Amino acid sequence: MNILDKIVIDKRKEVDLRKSLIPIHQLEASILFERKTNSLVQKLKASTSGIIAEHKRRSPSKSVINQSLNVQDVAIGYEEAAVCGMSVLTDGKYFGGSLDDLLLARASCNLPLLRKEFIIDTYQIIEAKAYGADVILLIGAILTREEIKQFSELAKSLSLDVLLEIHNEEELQKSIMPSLDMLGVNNRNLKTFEVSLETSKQLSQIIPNDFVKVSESGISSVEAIRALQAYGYKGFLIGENFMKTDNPGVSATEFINTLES
Ligand SMILES: O=C(O)c1ccccc1NCC(=O)[C@H](O)[C@H](O)COP(=O)(O)O
Repeated sequence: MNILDKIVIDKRKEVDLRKSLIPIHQLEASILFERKTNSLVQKLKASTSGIIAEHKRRSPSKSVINQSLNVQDVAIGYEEAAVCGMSVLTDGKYFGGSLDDLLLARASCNLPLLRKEFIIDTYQIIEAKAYGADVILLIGAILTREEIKQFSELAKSLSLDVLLEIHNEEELQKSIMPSLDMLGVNNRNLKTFEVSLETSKQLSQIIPNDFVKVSESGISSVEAIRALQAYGYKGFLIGENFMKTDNPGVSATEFINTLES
C-alpha cells in the first residue's frame, strides 16, 4: 500500500467525524463563505516568477521540516515577498497542519490561498471556502473521473480555482476537463519519495495549453525554475526549500529577487 492509500483511509474517517460535528449549513453560514475570492490562476498568468509558497511543518518524506514557526508570520512574510499565492497544508496526521492554519493565514494576508488537502468528499470543498481558501487541490491519483468532475464543478460554483495534480500520463488523460484551471505535475514519486524535475519536463508536452501548468515538489533553485519555464510552466509550488529556514518570507524574497534579476 502506498502512502496516498494510507492517507485516504485515514481521511475518510476524519471527514466522517468532521461532518458529524459541523453540519454543512453551519459552514455555509460562516462569514468567510460569502467573501469574494482572489484568483491564483490570474496571478500566475500575470507573473514573471510564479511562486506558490507553502506552509509545511512536516511530511511523510521528511518528517520534521520546521515546527517552530507560526503560520501568521509565515503568511505575512510570503506576502511581503510578493509570491503569487500561499499553499496551506491542512492535514494533521501526516503534515502537522490544520484548518486553523488556513483561517490564521486568511486573517494575516490577502494572497490567494490554496487549501492543500487530500480531498475525497464535497464536504471538504465547502470547508475550504468557509475557512478562507481561494483554491482547492484535486489529486488525480485518488479520485475517479466522475469525482473530479463533481468536485471541480462544485468548486467553480463557489468561485474557487481548481488545481488538478497528476503524477503520470494516465492520470492526466483521466482527468482533463474544462472545469479545471491549473494542471500541477508532482515531481515526487510517492512510492520512493524521490523527486525528479524530469517528470514535469516529460509531461509538459502532453498538457493542453488551455491550462496553466504548475510544477510541484523538489524545487530548490532558481536554475530549476528557469529550466521549467522553458517547458511552459507558469507556477512553481515550493514548500521545504522555504520552510526549512528560520524565516521563510525572507528566503522567498531572496529567491524571487534572484529569479527576477
Ligand atoms: O511532501 C511529501 O512528503 C508528500 C508525501 C505524500 C503526499 C504528498 C506530499 N507532499 C505534498 C506536496 O505536494 C508538497 O508539499 C508540495 O509539492 C511542496 O513540495 P516541496 O517543495 O518538496 O516541499
